[in-house]
Amino acid sequence: MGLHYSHHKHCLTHHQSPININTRTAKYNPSLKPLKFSYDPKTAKRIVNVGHCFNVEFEDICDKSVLSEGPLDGHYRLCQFHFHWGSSDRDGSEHNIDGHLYPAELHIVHWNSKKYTSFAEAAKHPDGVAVVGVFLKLGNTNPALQSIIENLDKVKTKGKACPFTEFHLNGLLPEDLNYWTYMGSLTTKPYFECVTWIILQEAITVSSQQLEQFRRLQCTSENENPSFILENHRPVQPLDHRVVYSSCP
Ligand SMILES: C[C@@H](CNC(=O)c1ccc(S(N)(=O)=O)cc1)Cn1ccc2ccccc21
Ligand SMILES: [Zn+2]
Repeated sequence: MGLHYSHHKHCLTHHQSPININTRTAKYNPSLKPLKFSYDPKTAKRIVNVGHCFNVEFEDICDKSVLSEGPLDGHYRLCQFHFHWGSSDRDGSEHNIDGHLYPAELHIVHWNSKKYTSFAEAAKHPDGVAVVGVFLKLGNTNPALQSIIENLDKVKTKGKACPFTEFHLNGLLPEDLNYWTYMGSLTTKPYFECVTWIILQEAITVSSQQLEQFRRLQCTSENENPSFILENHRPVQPLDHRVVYSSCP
């Protein structure tokens, strides 16, 4: 159900994602540490068309690629990354910044391997999952995306997968690693409230032509009439009594 009972108000509140981040009311939290990314390029495994998007999956049988520090207690194991985009370059990101939408958003998904033994188990706990969100802004072709995009024709229809090994995920991170963080949920069904969201304040670039390639993916399987994943971003959800913290003043 994902309902939390907040005693002082005798009401049930949701902690859903995405949200609009109001940069003026975000609270600087000096106890937030810098993020520590320790990714091994050899843990990249395959690209899968999951119907509403494509996942770049990583081997997560041991702690070879982990995220630690930042707002997190312990270490969270990398399991996949994916993107959200819109039917045009005017929208596409899931989180908004002061009401501003970006044309796409990267989600790097990790699960708490210190306390849990799989993503599916971790997804049932409020401290189970950590997702790093990176905004994509329109600009020059992003070379780090090319190796992914040139494989998309191999996973055109729902359920298709192709091998994808040796990927340098650091190439998709901006220089500045300052972030906002808040407690929320998965943004697709079953919307489990298990995510520590870590939204980077600096965007990376993507070209219009690269976004066009995303929209050529099909949400239908190969023996169905083709329809395309033109957009896959969830509308923003109420913040309720949650506070968004910032790693910098
Ligand atoms: C968690 C689901 C699968 N969903 C995800 O893995 C997932 C990951 C990240 C995001 S996002 N966009 O927030 O980064 C969204 C979804 C599987 N699953 C496991 C148990 C389970 C039970 C019912 C239905 C599906 C179930
Ligand atoms: Zn996502």
